[in-house]
Amino acid sequence: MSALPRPNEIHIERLNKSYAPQGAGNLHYIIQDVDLVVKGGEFFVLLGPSGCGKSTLLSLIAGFVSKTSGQVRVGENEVDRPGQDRAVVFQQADSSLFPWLTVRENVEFGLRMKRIPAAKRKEVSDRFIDLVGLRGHENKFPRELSGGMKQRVQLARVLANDPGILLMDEPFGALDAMTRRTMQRELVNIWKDTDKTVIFVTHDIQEALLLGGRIGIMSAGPSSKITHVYDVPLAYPRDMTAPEFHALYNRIQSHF
Ligand SMILES: Nc1ncnc2c1ncn2[C@@H]1O[C@H](COP(=O)(O)OP(=O)(O)OP(=O)(O)O)[C@@H](O)[C@H]1O
Repeated sequence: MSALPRPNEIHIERLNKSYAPQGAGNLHYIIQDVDLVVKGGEFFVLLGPSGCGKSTLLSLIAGFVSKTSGQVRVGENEVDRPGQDRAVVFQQADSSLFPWLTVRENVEFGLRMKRIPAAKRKEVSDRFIDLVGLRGHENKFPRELSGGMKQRVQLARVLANDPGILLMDEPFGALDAMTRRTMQRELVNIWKDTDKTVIFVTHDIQEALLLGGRIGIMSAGPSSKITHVYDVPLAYPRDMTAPEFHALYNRIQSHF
């Protein structure tokens, strides 16, 4: 008898997605026959060339777009819509933050929607504002923040809602190199502390190797699929100068 899946485990079987209308002849698949199991609490990186369908796959798991055929299950449930168990962090924080709310109000937004009492909201927002290093900036508005700070607010807001699964779509792609490194380090620390499942999309091999416990390689589209999955048996924080890091980098780069 097999054990029940953990609620933050993701099972994808023979997943196909076409944006062509159903019933149209010669279906043009963006992703085709994708199979993947991401265990509860795992940090999984999806790596692939631009336009191969990484965001599409993430959106299917998020429940933002509907599949053409196949299965996406989270825990025991088939995904057919967005849910509070899954949160998405986008590349551009601007499109997800409310410009008329302060940092604290943005972080507390989901808790307010859930009618969590003010004292509890403050306790939770304090914790995550601290965790992402924004203490002292609680009363600022998004327009008063740098790109990296806005990205931290987005992350704190998502974490305050305590989803079991974090879906991250090139969340650090628009940041300068130094801020990016800091955010990568913080994300690994948060992930270690919270036992969340993370699926992180990037087209940067170095970023994939700094973060992922496993790295799934997607082939170029159309009809993209996950062709290889690499284990990354390196301790955190990852040492970019280590020979093992270089060896894996070269193996992964050979796919592109
Ligand atoms: N709503 C849509 N309707 C039609 N085609 C779409 C739609 N969304 C995405 N596509 C197409 O699906 C393909 C995959 O796009 P997707 O954004 O998933 O790729 P990606 O790997 O995330 O790309 P990037 O790394 O550049 O962000 C592209 O060819 C894109 O044009």
